[in-house]
Amino acid sequence: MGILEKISEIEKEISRTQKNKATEYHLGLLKAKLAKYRAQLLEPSRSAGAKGEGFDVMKSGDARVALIGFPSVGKSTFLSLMTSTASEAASYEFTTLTCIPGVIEYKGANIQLLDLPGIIEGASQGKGRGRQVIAVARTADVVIMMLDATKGDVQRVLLEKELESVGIRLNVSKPNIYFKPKKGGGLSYNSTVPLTQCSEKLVQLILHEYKIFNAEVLFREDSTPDEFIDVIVGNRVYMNCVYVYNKIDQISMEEVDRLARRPHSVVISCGMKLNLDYLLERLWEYLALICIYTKKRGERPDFADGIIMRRGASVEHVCHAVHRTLASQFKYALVWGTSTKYSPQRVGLTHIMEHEDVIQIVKK
Ligand SMILES: Nc1nc2c(ncn2[C@@H]2O[C@H](COP(=O)(O)OP(=O)(O)OP(=O)(O)O)[C@@H](O)[C@H]2O)c(=O)[nH]1
Ligand SMILES: [K+]
Ligand SMILES: [Mg+2]
Repeated sequence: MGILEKISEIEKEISRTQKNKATEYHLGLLKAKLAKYRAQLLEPSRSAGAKGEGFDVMKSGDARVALIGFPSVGKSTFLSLMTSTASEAASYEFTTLTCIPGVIEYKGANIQLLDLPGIIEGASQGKGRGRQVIAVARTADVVIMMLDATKGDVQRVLLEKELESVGIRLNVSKPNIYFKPKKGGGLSYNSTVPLTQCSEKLVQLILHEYKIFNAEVLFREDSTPDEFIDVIVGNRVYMNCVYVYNKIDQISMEEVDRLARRPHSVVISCGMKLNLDYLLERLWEYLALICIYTKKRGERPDFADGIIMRRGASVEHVCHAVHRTLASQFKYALVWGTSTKYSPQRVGLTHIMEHEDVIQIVKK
C-alpha cells in the first residue's frame, strides 16, 4: 500500500470511530500514525521540478507576507494594486505560475508581499504547484489566505486542511509542553495543571508509535493528543493568518457583514478598491511591527528614517539595530512615547519599546 492509501485508510478509520473514553487510546494511536505518514509525504521528493524553479525568492525588507488561495481569487490583482510590481491577472485559472515578489511600503516599513500560483485541493500531496507554494508559505511571517467571497466557505475549509496536513498551524500558539527524548530511564511524565484530554498511558502509546521509550514530558497546559503529537513531530510552523474575502462587490451587504464578523477575517474588493486601507492596518497588527525613531542629543528626532522592529523589542534590540557594538557602550537611554510614564524617561537595556517611541542613547 502506498503512503497516500495508508493515510486515507487511517482517515476513514478515524471518522468511523466514535469518540469516547473506550476509543480514546485507539484514536490517539491512529492520529500518531497519521502524523507519521504525513511527515513522510513531506520529505523532499525525488521527482524533477519538485525543487521549484521560480520559487526561490530572496527575503527582503522588514517582514514577509505570502498570498495563498485558490486560482482566480484575485491574488495577482491584489499584488499589482498594493505594490509597484505588476503581476499578470486574468479571468482564467493558473495565470500565475511562479513566485512574484512585490513590496508594500507602510508606516516606514518595507513589507515583502509574495504572489503565488493558485493552489487546489490535494496541493499538500503535490497536486499542481502545491508543494512549492506551501514551502514558500512556511517562510512567511504572515499568510494572507485570499478567498473568493462569492464561493462560500468551501475554499477556506479545504485550504486550512491542506496547510494543517503539512504541519502549518494557523493563529494558534505553540503548545506549552516540555518534551525531551532521553538515552534511558523510561518515561518521566508530569503536568503542572490537571489534564482532561491526555493521560500517561496515552502519552506512552503515542511515544511508542514513534519508537521513543525514554523521555521527559511536562504538560504546562491542558493540551490535546494532537498538540502533543505536534510537539514530538517537531517541525510544525505556527503562523498568523488573515482570511481575506475578495470580490465583495459581487455579494449582498448581508453576506459581506457576515463574512466580516468571522474571526481573523477582512473583506475587500480589489476591483472597486474597497477596504484596502483597513486590511493594511490589520496586516500591520498581525505582523506585530513597531517603528522606533532615534534622536541625537540637542537635535530633533529623525522621523524620516524609523527603525522597524518586532513588538516586544527592548532597548537592547534597538542598540543592536543601530550598531553592532552600541549595546556594549550603553550607559542609559532617554525615551519619549507611550512605553514610558514620563517623557523623557531614563531607562536601561531591558526596557520594552512601543510603536513610535523616540529614543536617545547615551554612551559610557
Ligand atoms: N468582481 C471582481 N473581480 C475581481 C476582483 N479582484 C480580481 N478580480 C478578477 O478576478 C480574476 C482573477 O484575478 P487574478 O488576480 O488573476 O487571480 P489570481 O488569484 O492571481 O489567479 P491565479 O494566478 O490564476 O491563481 C480577474 O479577472 C480579475 O479581474 C474583485 O474585487 N472583484
Ligand atoms: K487568474
Ligand atoms: Mg495570479
